[in-house]
Amino acid sequence: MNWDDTTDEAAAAAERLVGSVADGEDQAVEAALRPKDLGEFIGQEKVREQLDLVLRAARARGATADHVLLSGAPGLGKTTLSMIIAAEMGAPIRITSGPAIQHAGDLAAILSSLQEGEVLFLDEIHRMSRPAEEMLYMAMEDFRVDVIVGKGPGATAIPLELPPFTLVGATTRAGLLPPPLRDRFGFTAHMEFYEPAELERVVHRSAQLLDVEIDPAGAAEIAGRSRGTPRIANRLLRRVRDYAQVKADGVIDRAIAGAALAVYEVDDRGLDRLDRAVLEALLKLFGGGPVGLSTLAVAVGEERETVEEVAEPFLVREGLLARTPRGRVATPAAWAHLGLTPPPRPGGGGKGQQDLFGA
Ligand SMILES: Nc1ncnc2c1ncn2[C@@H]1O[C@H](COP(=O)(O)OP(=O)(O)OP(=O)(O)O)[C@@H](O)[C@H]1O
Ligand SMILES: [Mg+2]
Repeated sequence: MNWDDTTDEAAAAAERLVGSVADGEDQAVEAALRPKDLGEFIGQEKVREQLDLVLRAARARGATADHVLLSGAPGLGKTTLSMIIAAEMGAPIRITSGPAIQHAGDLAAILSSLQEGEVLFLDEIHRMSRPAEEMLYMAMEDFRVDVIVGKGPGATAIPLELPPFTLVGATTRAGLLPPPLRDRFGFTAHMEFYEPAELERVVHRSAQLLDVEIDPAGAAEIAGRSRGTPRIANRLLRRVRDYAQVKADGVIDRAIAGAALAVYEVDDRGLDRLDRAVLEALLKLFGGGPVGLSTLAVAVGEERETVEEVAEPFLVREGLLARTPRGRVATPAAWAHLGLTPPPRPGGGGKGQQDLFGA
């Protein structure tokens, strides 16, 4: 997978209403919607409980908190949690990201300017360069870096002591981190997708901050279409608010939320036009599969990568589509979701797609 932000898939992902990556508008409003302390942070019970213990214990000892690794899909609250860690420790926070640190020298400059107890938030930590990563190992473990001065045979390493600090690393792909780096974190938090009831609370909270009136059924309607992701819930809320202002009296209820999201082609399960196009092609043109990815992509008029990286992950997670060695296959839930009837089981117990699911 290519994580370069300029790829077509990234562009396709960024312009979707149900995309999980932050767009410009998200960035502009997210600061205002971020919970400020652990008590305000909704859901992620286990992570909150564990992190609360780690931070309380460090505070009681008057020590700097252990390094924390946050892993989870985009929009689940990693950046938010890093800021909460700093706030709970009463410490300043410095924010940077893996792609911004290409040379070990860039990292040395940041590390050597940290204050004691400061939180260094390193977003997309899996995208750091190799030399920087190696410098980070020593900094995390011994609070020391070796700064190399000069080049070639005359180069010398000058050791530099660092004040104790807390590194908070964030990654969407914990599996991509080299084990020596992963092992140097005292605590790893795996962020899960949110339950609809939790997203309802996110929607209510954001509505209050944005001064929007919404009733419980309206919040449930938005939460159910938000793909387990607070960022998407907040984005859908803003679009529904627009609709409520223009077409109604500004108050959001179930009917308004449903009508607004129908305009934006986000269905009751959070699938958008592209997701549905992929499912529809799979069901209507290929009888539910198996069909190869390339064929499926041509049928929906999209790039192979767009189908694979933008549409499929959510369809797979929702149990609507399966990737099998013989190709993409629709599940019984996919037929049900689009209100279609699966073709009859082939006579003689052939290898029809229903057999894959024991239907
Ligand atoms: N637990 C939560 N409770 C309330 N709001 C939340 C929670 N988690 C995230 N949010 C909201 O979702 C938005 C996105 O969260 P955040 O920027 O922290 O995600 P992220 O995991 O850092 O995403 P990325 O991987 O794209 O950097 C924030 O503006 C915040 O308001
Ligand atoms: Mg973030």
